Amino acid sequence: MSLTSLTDLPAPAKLNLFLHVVGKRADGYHLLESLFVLIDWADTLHLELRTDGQLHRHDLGPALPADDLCLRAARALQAASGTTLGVDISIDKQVPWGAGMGGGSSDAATVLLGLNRLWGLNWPRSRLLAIGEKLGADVPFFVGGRNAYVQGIGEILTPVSWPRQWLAVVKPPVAIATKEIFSSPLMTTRKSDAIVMDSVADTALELQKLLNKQCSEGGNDLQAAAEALSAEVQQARHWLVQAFGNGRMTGSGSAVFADAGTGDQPVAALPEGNLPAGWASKMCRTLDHHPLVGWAS
Ligand SMILES: C[C@](O)(CO)[C@H](O)COP(=O)(O)OP(=O)(O)OC[C@H]1O[C@@H](n2ccc(N)nc2=O)[C@H](O)[C@@H]1O
Ligand SMILES: Nc1ncnc2c1ncn2[C@@H]1O[C@H](COP(=O)(O)OP(=O)(O)OP(=O)(O)O)[C@@H](O)[C@H]1O
Repeated sequence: MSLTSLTDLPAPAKLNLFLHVVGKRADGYHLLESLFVLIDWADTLHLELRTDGQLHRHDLGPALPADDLCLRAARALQAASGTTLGVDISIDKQVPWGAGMGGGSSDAATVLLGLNRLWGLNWPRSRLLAIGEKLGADVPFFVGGRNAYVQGIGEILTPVSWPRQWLAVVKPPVAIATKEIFSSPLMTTRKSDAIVMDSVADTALELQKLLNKQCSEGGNDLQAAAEALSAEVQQARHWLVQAFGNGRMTGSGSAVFADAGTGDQPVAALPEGNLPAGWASKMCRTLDHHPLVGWAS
């Protein structure tokens, strides 16, 4: 029997445990090296099949831009597959945007994975990745579904198994446009050296050690530019440093996070009552993998 709906599909956010800018492509996009981890702060999507070919979105929470990444993902898959089917997408937006948490990119990936099933396409993951790459730099990571060491502009993914970790996340009430940060003169002065792997025969364990080192020493090469633009980002990071002894920005901001340990409980609680009104925060945990990781081969 064919499917007519898929409900409660998760679209989890990501954090960049470190982020280095290591170069620039001819088209102006910046080359990165970063450790991306999935966290348990997620949007929820519901997909309802339409037989008239139309694509619609319904916002169950805060209103999204009219032509958002969910609709763009659905349109791209519809065009590439030639299907005559459509969909009603309902979205409960929980992940803050303009945060560097990849919320919109994750929504797009969940739409691709869900429609691949709802429309009976059964495409392999590689074909979905090719579509995801055109939608945004972070979409391939979410389609891949595994915590990963990420290179290029986001399309070169090396899956890593990352230990379960508590991460305290704070998002000040300022949305930062990725483009603005990448074009800041402060960013270009922060070019990092590339991580050097001895040979292609390097084991997963060696990669893990290198990544651990970058996480403990490294930072985010976009942070200075974001803090120059927004005093709130700096304020949020200082607040985390006071509470947890560390704090760092994710992506191009404005969210910041602190390592809160790997035990059964976080090393400290988020003193949320101390945050100004309008600030969002959550004690998150890394996911072992995306809940929909098995949805494409
Ligand atoms: C910085 C990260 O958050 C790390 O996860 C992402 O790479 C950002 O990804 P994103 O928000 O999906 O970005 P996109 O929507 O693809 O790009 C927005 C704009 O940011 C700039 N941009 C983005 C990514 C990148 N690696 N280099 C860039 O220079 C480009 O001017 C681009 O036009
Ligand atoms: N489904 C969506 N959810 C959130 N934002 C969206 C969506 N579709 C389009 N956008 C637009 O994209 C912008 C960035 O959203 P998104 O959450 O992907 O980026 P981000 O938080 O900056 O994360 P990153 O930079 O890591 O990709 C928003 O300001 C919004 O206007």
